[in-house]
Amino acid sequence: MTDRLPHEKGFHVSWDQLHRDARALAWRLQDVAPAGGEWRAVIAITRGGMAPAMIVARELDIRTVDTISVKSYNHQTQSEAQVIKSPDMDLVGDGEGVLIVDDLVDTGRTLKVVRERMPKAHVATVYAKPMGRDMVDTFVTEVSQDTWIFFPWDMALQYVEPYRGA
Ligand SMILES: O=P(O)(O)OC[C@H]1O[C@H](OP(=O)(O)OP(=O)(O)O)[C@H](O)[C@@H]1O
Ligand SMILES: O=c1[nH]c(=O)c2nc[nH]c2[nH]1
Ligand SMILES: [Mg+2]
Repeated sequence: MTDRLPHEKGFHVSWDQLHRDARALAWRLQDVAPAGGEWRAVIAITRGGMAPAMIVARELDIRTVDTISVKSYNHQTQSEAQVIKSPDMDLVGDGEGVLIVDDLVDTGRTLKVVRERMPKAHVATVYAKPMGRDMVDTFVTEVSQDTWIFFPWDMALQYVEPYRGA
């Protein structure tokens, strides 16, 4: 991690906030469920999509959960998106009736790779930045492009000096 981060702002998300936002995502997804009202499976984009996918699957009572592993960042530096592990494509098919879940969309490069493999799937993220927003069918909260989202699994509680000092 460099001393000066390339992003102007930080949006720090607690576990509690993530839980509430992922639940809000599930409630939105209920309104756009496929004909018949059931998603066939949830595909989590690892690793960041796993916690939101679990919460969504729990809320919508979806028991079939698989993963696709896409790596595109080393800390805050993006390289080319690579699929490291695919889901069971016999299960997924062209993605019809399948829900793909990730924690966020930023540039949209990760979702571009995923959508190419499952073109008919419904793509949902908890957070979205403007550059990648059109790659997502359903999301909860938008933040500006110059904001870095800090997730609870990347943070720890720590002491903070009082504002007026000692
Ligand atoms: O829209 P993009 O610009 O492609 O960025 C979004 C992706 O980047 C992060 O994943 P990352 O590749 O860092 O892996 P991780 O989920 O394992 O942390 C994040 O969880 C999204 O999956
Ligand atoms: O933790 C993260 N926060 C972000 O804002 C982001 N954008 C891409 N990848 C990201 N990972
Ligand atoms: Mg990710």
